[in-house]
Amino acid sequence: MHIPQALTIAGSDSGGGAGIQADLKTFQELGVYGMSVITAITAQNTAGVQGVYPVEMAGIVQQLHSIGDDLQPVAVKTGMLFSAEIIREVAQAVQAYGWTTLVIDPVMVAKGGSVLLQEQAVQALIQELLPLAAVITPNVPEAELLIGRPIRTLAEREQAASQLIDMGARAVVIKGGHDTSTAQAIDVLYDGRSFHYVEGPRIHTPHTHGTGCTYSAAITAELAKHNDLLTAVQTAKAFVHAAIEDGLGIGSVHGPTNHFAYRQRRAVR
Ligand SMILES: Nc1ncnc2c1ncn2[C@@H]1O[C@H](COP(=O)(O)OP(=O)(O)OP(=O)(O)O)[C@@H](O)[C@H]1O
Ligand SMILES: Cc1ncc(COP(=O)(O)O)c(N)n1
Repeated sequence: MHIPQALTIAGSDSGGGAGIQADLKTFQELGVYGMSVITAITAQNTAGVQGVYPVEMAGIVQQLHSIGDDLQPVAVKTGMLFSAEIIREVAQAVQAYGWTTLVIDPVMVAKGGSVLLQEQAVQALIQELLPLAAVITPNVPEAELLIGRPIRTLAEREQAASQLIDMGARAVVIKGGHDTSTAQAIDVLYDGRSFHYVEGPRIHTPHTHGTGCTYSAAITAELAKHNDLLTAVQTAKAFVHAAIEDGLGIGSVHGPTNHFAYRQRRAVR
């Protein structure tokens, strides 16, 4: 039996809605064997982040080698990387082990405002990791930080995507979750040749903790199955839409999404 395999390099969310936990749940739901390199432990719940504890560098480097020396993930994603030092080690491993199907979710701040990437690490992300991306998936505030100017309209989002390609990414998805001015949540995909708008109705709910992690993990899982990028993004959009729509009602503030929903919906069809 051949099972598609994927790796996530990200932070742990003790509350289980974002980070490594969201990634592994998403891989599993999409029929992909998941592996992980944990960069940081966060003490976190639906009310916010209570603490961030980076894993010591030797532990991160060893996790990368333990996987790279033995296992062969077809697709790899990065989430919370926290520091320039961690970014550098991850970039080295990605090159050394030939992890070319690399999905970068440039996680910077949690929805509650806690810093998940140090300010001084943004340049390392741009210079060392971004050029290795098969696809990078910033939300609008993250894309603004990466290109260094504001993005207000869809046309400006297209220009930003084009600039991120010039900066070295092979493809870009700028996500529309944060742009509440439109009734549709529109994600702009650009592969350097054509633009695709991957969209779905905006769901009015405060329970969107971990949507970005879940979405980029679903893209990674679909790429691990050797789907093309547009198909992978479309499936990921359907996965995250179902996950938001069928929220679990867990926790007291910004609840997690429902990672079961996509598979359950397909099972009853
Ligand atoms: N309220 C919503 N209704 C429908 N789709 C949404 C909603 N919020 C986000 N999405 C979708 O979820 C996916 C993730 O987008 P989002 O902009 O939330 O990422 P993000 O800000 O990086 O997430 P996170 O805050 O978890 O890091 C995208 O496909 C986006 O269109
Ligand atoms: C470990 C970790 N990684 C990523 C996020 C971003 O998710 P969100 O913006 O939904 O809080 C998070 N909160 N925690």
